[in-house]
Amino acid sequence: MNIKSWHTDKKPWIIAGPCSIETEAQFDDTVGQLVKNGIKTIRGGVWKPRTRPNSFEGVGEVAFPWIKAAKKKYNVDFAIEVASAEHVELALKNEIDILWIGARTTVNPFNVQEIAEALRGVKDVPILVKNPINPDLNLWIGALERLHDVGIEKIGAIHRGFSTYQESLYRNIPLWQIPLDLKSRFPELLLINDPSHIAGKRSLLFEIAQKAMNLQFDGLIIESHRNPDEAWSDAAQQLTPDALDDFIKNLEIRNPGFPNSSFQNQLDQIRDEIDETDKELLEVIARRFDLVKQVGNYKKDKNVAIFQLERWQKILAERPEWGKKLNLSPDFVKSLYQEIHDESIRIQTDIFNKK
Ligand SMILES: C=C(O[C@@H]1C=C(C(=O)O)C=C[C@H]1O)C(=O)O
Repeated sequence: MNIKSWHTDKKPWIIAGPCSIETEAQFDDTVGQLVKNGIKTIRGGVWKPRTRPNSFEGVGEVAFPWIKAAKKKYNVDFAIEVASAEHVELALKNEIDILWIGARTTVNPFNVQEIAEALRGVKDVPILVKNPINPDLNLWIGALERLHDVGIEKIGAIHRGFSTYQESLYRNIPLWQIPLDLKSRFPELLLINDPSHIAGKRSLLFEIAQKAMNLQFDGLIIESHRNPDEAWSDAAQQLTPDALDDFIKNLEIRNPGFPNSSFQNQLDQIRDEIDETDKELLEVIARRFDLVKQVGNYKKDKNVAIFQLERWQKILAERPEWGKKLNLSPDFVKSLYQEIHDESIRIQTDIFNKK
């Protein structure tokens, strides 16, 4: 898949608007305030996929005349979520400028293919694909490919975090490595962060958005409502248009490149040192595994079990403490040794399996 960059406006691209379009007045008022603060692309939910039945599922098609009126009055682009071919047809008929596919749709290749077919031959309507709810990079790429394969050129990705059953600080855990892996596979792919759905609450929004800026995301899609506490969906995570304006003004936008050659030289020097350190690190790790092999051969001779609980518990208790004295985070040291131990078991299993 050869994805080209297409969005050339100033970064970050901010897409803001209410989670759901509720009434004509709520929508017009919210858009008016956002536009006054310089927002040029508005989002708004027409159909809302909800986890449980009997929640507010969007006003549906009655929103289109309100959107049309707001677009004309405020001269803005408008983005909505589509989840079926029928949604796409209605969106195109009603001159919606930008579409996105939600996380619950991205997981289903049948749905994505249906949406892609409905968009075949449409050249000028960008489509953004939210990550699937489960942390599966290939599923995300697959959805982008299905859209690319029908000839859509303006494609982007939205990182909205991943569902988890465990208690978490976030509504959806960010797993930043996944969007970064996507970006390394497709460097020109437009990548937008959705702090609202990762955070699930206002207090976390800023640090998530700032992190996205630190990681060179191209834009943010943020929920904003004229009166968040009264919102019919996602009340806890929306910002008023004025709060959003402050929020954006406080974001530090990072430079993608380096300011000058002396900065580059300094960085190169440190990176050379990192390269040398990594060589030493790998030599030390290889030495450890040579010792693990010796232990494996002894065990095989005497038919002793590979996994040794007591020894492993001692390592797991001691190493994070050793690390602490070197200012290493105990959690990091613990997960490092879990990886190392897995590899030790694999190496010794190989030894046992050899005839
Ligand atoms: C190397 C050994 O085998 C296994 C691997 C260990 C390790 O990598 O340190 C520790 C305990 C064992 O589960 C050993 O028994 O010492």
